[in-house]
Amino acid sequence: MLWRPVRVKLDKQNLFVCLAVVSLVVYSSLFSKCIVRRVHGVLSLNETNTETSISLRSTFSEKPEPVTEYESVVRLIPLINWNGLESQNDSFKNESKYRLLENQSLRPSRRLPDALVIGVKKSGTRALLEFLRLHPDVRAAGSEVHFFDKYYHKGFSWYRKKMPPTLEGQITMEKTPSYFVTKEVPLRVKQMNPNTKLLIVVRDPVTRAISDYTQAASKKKNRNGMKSFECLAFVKDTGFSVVDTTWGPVRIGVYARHLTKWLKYFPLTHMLFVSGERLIADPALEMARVQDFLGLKRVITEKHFYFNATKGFPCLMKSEGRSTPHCLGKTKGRNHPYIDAQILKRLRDFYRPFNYRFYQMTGMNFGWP
Ligand SMILES: Nc1ncnc2c1ncn2[C@@H]1O[C@H](COP(=O)(O)OS(=O)(=O)O)[C@@H](OP(=O)(O)O)[C@H]1O
Repeated sequence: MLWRPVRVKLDKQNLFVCLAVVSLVVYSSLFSKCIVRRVHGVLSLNETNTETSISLRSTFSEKPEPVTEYESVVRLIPLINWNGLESQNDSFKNESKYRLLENQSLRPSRRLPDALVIGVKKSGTRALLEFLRLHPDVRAAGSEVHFFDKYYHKGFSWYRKKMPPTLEGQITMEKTPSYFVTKEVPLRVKQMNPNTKLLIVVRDPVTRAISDYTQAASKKKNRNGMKSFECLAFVKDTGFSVVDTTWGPVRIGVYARHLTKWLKYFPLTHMLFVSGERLIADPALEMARVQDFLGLKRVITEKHFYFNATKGFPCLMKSEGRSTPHCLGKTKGRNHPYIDAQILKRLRDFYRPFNYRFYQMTGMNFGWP
């Protein structure tokens, strides 16, 4: 096929079309150049900031124009700087601090106890707990919880709610003296935590029995209707010779028997036996032993106690709840009824072998008469 020259007739109409096409080509070339320069200018403002600018820039080989020559129509938003945002936004800052504390367990929470004062009733358990509360690393439930003997059916979440809020590192405690003599309790405590530390305050079982009786009598509306201590402590019609071991105040004092049940579930190393007599005669010394056993710094010292001659007991200079000197309540340190010396002797004879057995088991001689 041969190419033949095309003759175009250059009339008026064709000339007009030609001029229009030429002007259109020139105009569009100028316009696109301007667009390229604008975009290039904007991107070169941020060329060090974004990867996008670098990659786009590489597609434009033209020399960058001075920054001032073009007014940017595109606003670049900086990448979010978390530190910067924190310093501008207080609520965010507080929230993040809160989360930090929470993560570090610095928020108090209720936990199951690490240590229990399990007994023995009327031996000085309240004094021990109140003295322990002087320590900043100890938090204890105020009243007796009776979880393991009375309210076990309520479950551990109920028990946990009864505990005071504690910080990580603080010891959570409670005291319920009846735990020591309730046969189901040792296994239940072990099931909660086999490493639970057990504190047992013991006192001469004869004085303890009289104290127990005194408390029961104080609760009776009609005290005259209450039998005497002697009548209750001995089997009827035996001439005060056979001790009634079924009577609670006597039975509780056979410490060796109760301890045998605990030793089936806990080793002696998990137990500390506190002398009720020494807790009165030298509270600071006894509290040093207690703090050592719990792995606490010895914070509770002589400075915390003074002897109140009227009360006849050591009292506290200040405590968790009170900043002035005070003693334990009226229900602690009651006057005991007079008991005939022969009765006391008979009871002491009864307890002696059990006491010796208890000394052997614990490795401590409490020196009871
Ligand atoms: N500092 C101090 N102040 C007052 N009382 C003291 C103190 N230290 C030990 N005790 C003796 O604690 C005995 C009461 O023991 P408990 O607290 O274990 O009793 S209870 O089981 O909680 O009811 C209580 O017994 P009673 O004297 O028979 O009332 C006290 O002898």
